Amino acid sequence: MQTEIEIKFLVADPALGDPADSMANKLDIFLNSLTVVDHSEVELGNIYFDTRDLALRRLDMGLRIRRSNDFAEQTIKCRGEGLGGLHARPEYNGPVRGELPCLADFPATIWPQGEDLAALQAALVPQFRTDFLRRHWLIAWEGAEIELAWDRGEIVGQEGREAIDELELELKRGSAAALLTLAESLGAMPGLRLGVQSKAQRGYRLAGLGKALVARPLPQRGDLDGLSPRQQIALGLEQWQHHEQICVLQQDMAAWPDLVAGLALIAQALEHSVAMGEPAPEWNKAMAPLLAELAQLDEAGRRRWLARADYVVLQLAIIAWLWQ
Ligand SMILES: O=P(O)(O)OP(=O)(O)OP(=O)(O)O
Repeated sequence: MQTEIEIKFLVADPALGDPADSMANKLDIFLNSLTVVDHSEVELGNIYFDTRDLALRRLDMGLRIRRSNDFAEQTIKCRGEGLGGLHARPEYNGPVRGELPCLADFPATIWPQGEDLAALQAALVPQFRTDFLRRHWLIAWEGAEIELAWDRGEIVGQEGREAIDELELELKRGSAAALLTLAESLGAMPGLRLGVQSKAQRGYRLAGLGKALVARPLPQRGDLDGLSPRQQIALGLEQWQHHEQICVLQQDMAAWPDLVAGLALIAQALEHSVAMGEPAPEWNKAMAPLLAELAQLDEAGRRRWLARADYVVLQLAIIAWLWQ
């Protein structure tokens, strides 16, 4: 078993940025400033499996077979923790013995007690696939080894296809703190947003099996009172990023007020925690000017704001603070 700890960025729609300043150029400059110990690229084809009634999805598990020219492996990713683009999930890999994954090859301890593995195995069907070119660089950073992968390709489900254009930073060795500082450095590069959904979550949606992204208002003030300031800040960040996805991926700016409500919750909860004697983090300084600025933006200004790098860095600073 290994625990995958990664931070995912989505490459923003090039129409929002300067086309002459392509991601390839920006990445070159970024990588030239770092110690790269290895680099390679590979075409990856991945088929994801589940039962027709989504038994694995309900267990929060993702099951796939990945093939390239010279290797094939089956992987199951289990329920983990997600914090606004930082994902930590236990995963198990093994050899492939046929067209279907073999569930009995994974450790018995990953399944809930009483799970009928034979029935689960018999009901497995392919649900969707992802095909992409992965270019990856192994970076030595602050005593850690971190893989930067740039994945470009597509997710194909029964209900359509979606482009993949993502950068992922995955911790190979060392501390999550190093991963977060490298992420802040990468996130300062214009044209990226934090990716809160895995490729599998996007795939389930495209297969017509996942939940649609819909606006969800914050709980009433009274219902928030049971949460600590830290929990409220985590909720505010989730709210901000969820509605950012709706604005950007679905081009639906009606989610904007809920996005701002997430930011306002972060600011209020932080004020409360500082009033209770907690030290104010560095990122606190950014909150008031940011909220004042957001209140004045017209529709075009809001769209431009969604493509800015400084708020990605702010999100990462909040994640690092929550992760401590
Ligand atoms: O290569 P991995 O295991 O990080 O998996 P992926 O195909 O990038 O998918 P995701 O990281 O979105 O689960």
